[in-house]
Amino acid sequence: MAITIDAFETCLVDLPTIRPHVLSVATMRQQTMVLVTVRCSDGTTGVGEATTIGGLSYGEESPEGMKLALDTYFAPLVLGADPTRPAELMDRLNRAIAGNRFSKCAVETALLDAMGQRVGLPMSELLGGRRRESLPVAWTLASGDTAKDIDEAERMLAERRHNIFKLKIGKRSVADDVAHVAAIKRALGDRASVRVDVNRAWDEASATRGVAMLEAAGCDLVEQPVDAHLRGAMARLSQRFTIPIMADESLTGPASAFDFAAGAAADVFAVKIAQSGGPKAACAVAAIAEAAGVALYGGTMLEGPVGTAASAHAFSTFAHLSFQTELFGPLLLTEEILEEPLAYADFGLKVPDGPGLGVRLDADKVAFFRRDAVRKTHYAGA
Ligand SMILES: O=C(O)C[C@H]1C=CC(=O)O1
Ligand SMILES: [Mn+2]
Repeated sequence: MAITIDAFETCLVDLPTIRPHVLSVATMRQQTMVLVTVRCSDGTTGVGEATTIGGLSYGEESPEGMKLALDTYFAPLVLGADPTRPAELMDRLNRAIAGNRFSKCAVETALLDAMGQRVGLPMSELLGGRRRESLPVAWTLASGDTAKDIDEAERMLAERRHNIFKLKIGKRSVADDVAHVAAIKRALGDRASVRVDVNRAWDEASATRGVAMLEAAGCDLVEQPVDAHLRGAMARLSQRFTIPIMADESLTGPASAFDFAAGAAADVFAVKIAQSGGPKAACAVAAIAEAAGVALYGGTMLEGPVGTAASAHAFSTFAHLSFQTELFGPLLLTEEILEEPLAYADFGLKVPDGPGLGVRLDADKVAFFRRDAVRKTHYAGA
């Protein structure tokens, strides 16, 4: 008998962050995940996650907008469809719905999760096969305070959790930002890689000055120094400096990756499954980078554990991952919503090896933390 998708469910889950996370575009005190569940007539279930940063301050989709789009426009196309043909269903969604890459990512993740359960294989195997079991994971120092950031980095090094640190800059003057980076690099020395993410805050002139100063301070990588569409400026900075320039917000899927690769507009691509439009499109972005000799970095939209697991499966298939990953999203949250947490150890994240995503949501936790929950008491555990 034909298998069909019988239920398509979405919910918003709000979880506090362990400390304010200060970016040039927003200060996050909580993260909102959009969780998507597909239930199939053969008893398989898949989950996916659509997550952005700081409401509408980072991407064009907000959590509330994604839920509305998923419930109103995606659900009718997904319900009753054949879940054994995820690519065909994604084609149909792409024809009927423009944009909405983050929501499409959640749906594709859920379909691949269900498919993995059905055939008994991890998602990485459905994407061509993993090349590594563990991924090195950077941590973002973004408390907004230099001394606190150094303390946090020292703790991470002592716990062997992270030895790669990304600093969020772009909010203060170029000189103040570089002084902050230089102080952290001086404190950590060769024990850690120190990188920055400007989140598009600089114009080209500031970037030319800032990148030169960062290079002198011992910084290893500069992420998205200028606005996303400034391909020419990104190309000039990449050519001018030895320190690698990484594109993040500029990459919105394979077409932009091709454009940036053809224009030699970045030394490194930060690949994100949400920005790309799904795990498969993220693998296509990686393939374009590999063909063009562009280095790779596994990025995050600060997803919770579902999006992080999906990203880990995709990144585990990349031939090269020279600048490692930043799949630390779940560690920024105060609450665990999986039955079994993702495994972080020895500066890395273990790629889950169960079928599909290889993770299971804790239904009680999700029921408690979903935005539309009726809360009578604090969660006290099972
Ligand atoms: O890279 C970004 O722009 C977004 C995100 C990733 C890590 C982090 O702290 O923020
Ligand atoms: Mn970034």
